[in-house]
Amino acid sequence: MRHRSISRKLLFPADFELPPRSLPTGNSKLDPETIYEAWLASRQIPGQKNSYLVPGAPRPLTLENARLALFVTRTCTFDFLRILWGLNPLRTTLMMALNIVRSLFPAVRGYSQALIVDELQGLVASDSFTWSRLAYLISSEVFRRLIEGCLDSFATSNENTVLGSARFFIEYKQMEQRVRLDVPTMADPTVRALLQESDLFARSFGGGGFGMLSPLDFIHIFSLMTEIASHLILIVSLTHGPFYFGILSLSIFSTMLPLVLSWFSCSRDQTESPASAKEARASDRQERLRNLAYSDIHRPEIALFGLGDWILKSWSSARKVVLASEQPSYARKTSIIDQFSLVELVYAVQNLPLLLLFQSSSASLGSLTVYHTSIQGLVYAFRNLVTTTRMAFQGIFLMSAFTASMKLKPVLNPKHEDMAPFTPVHGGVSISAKGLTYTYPGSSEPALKNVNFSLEAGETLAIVGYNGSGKSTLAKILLRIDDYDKGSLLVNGLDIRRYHPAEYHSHLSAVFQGFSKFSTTVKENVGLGNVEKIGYRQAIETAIHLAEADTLVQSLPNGLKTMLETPGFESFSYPTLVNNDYLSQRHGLSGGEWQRIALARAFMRANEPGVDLLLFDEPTSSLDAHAQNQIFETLEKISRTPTGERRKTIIFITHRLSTARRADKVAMMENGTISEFGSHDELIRKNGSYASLYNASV
Ligand SMILES: Nc1ncnc2c1ncn2[C@@H]1O[C@H](COP(=O)(O)OP(=O)(O)OP(=O)(O)O)[C@@H](O)[C@H]1O
Repeated sequence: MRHRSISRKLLFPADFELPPRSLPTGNSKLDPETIYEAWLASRQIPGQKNSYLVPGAPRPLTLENARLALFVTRTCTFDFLRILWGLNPLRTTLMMALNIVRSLFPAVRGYSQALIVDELQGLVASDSFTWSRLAYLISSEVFRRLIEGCLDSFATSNENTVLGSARFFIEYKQMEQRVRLDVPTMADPTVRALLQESDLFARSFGGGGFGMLSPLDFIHIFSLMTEIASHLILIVSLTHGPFYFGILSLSIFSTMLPLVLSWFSCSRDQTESPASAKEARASDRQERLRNLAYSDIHRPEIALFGLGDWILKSWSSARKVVLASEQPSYARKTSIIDQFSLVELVYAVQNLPLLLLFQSSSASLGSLTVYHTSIQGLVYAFRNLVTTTRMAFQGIFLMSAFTASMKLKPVLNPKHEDMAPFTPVHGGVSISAKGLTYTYPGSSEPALKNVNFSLEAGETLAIVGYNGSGKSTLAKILLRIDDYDKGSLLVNGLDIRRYHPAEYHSHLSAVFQGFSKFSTTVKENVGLGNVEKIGYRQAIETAIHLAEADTLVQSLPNGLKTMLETPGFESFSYPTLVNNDYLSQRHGLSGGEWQRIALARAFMRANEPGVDLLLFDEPTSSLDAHAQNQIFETLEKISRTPTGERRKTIIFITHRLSTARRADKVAMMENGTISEFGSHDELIRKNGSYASLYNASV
């Protein structure tokens, strides 16, 4: 695919290193070595150690940040623009050329209008006026406007096409990276901030969302400079000699004055606005509260606990802090009278050179018109240039976030030289855990402490224990969804860290405690367990049958095609022009019914020959006793060959201890560790924690 091959060159360089999680100490703010370091340094709040701007906050215009912007520009901007150019070379070149041509329009417009004014002046001043000449000038002006209009609309549609392909490319890369990154990588707050800014960068392609600059507007900076040059040429051609030179200097001074004034007010504003930690906290809080108010998943509890007023009150106080910080400094510090007199002063100074020029006898009305329009055009173009450059300044840091995020490597991926292929062993997978310890990021207490156990290939293990004892955490580590901090974990005799997670995952199937409820059809909810077979009705029906969900699916209004209703964010939506009522009508399911769908999804893959480990976290917690027994019978059946030989290892977590006795081994978990390990009978004989839990449950 074209996008892929082009992007690999720049965005996934050979070393593909995971950036450091925090900035090394020292002068790295001024001497970043990587784009990631430059991005992180630009977020540092001046004068506040280890405090960072919230994602998306504008960077203050400081000397350090200007140097960082320069570093980013040098390191990746031109490569980045070259990649975008590579997506659509002809149209991008055309876009650049048209932008330059368009930048000449205002000067040509002024000149053409001046010719007409001169002709009209001739009409007023003398009798020898020729109507044909005026008609010629007016028709060429109409023609010029026509050409201008056509070029404008062509340039706009061409630019939209270029932006469209650039946007697709960026969004594609974002999506690609999002689906690659694993749970531990995403748990890092700095990584999340990086991805948030990278998202803003992608959105900026959609016409400057959040007031951000599209990176292709770097071209606009160039065309604005051309426009300024064309105005200057016209102005200079009208002003010769020392007298005119004085007028010209005054013109340039008066042009620059408002910009200098606004620049000062803006830089003062910028150094003040985003910096305070209080504002950063308020901004974060208002976003959280907004999400709380918008989210369907929290709606029942908001109603139940009457949280509406509290949310509104808390949001409005945080929002007020943010809005106050966003106010431009002149609005906070300068009175209306000050602003009014400033504007008046600027206009007065701008009119001065015009009056002086008018005094000179040689100036025609037309040249005065050109002069006046060019001066105004110059002011306008300068203003645009300043705004565009300031936006580009922010855009550069968002681009650095995008480029740095593309270099993120999933934490769980092994180094190339350490990677080992998954070698299947007869009967399932063997597992040996020694001293496994794990603490969740941000937690002070470890969730797993010194976990030891081993399991032969083809054995069945039941993990039981009290709430919060670490069962699901251990499951996530065994499934290589999460990593551990200390200890060792061997699967088929090899360190689990040496397997590529994607390859390892292809040899197992699982049901998670908090399984996903996708807002799509039953068919897809089940088929997603084995996407290669999502189009095979037979495979889906078999999985549904194994999960004891046939009756449920038959009872649904559109069978497999029934759209399921889910609260939450994991929704798929397939926009369609065809108004299929059954697609828009969604059907809710009970907790137990959803569990059957999740089991069917796991069975889509569990039955495959290459799948050696099945790990089910509380698979039957919401099922009735009959269905629960059926599910365990099915598990037993698919874990054996027709001749009764074991072929898959099964681990299940359960609070129903009657099911635990089905397993070959039982692991009793307490306070993050396995306190007892053995067969059901052994543990009952031991008369320890498992025995008392078992006796209490039967
Ligand atoms: N994402 C997380 N971040 C921080 N701490 C977590 C996270 N998930 C779980 N924990 C903590 O880790 C500990 C173990 O949780 P875990 O979910 O593994 O327990 P469990 O034995 O499966 O509990 P239950 O029987 O209620 O499902 C608990 O103290 C829990 O609060």
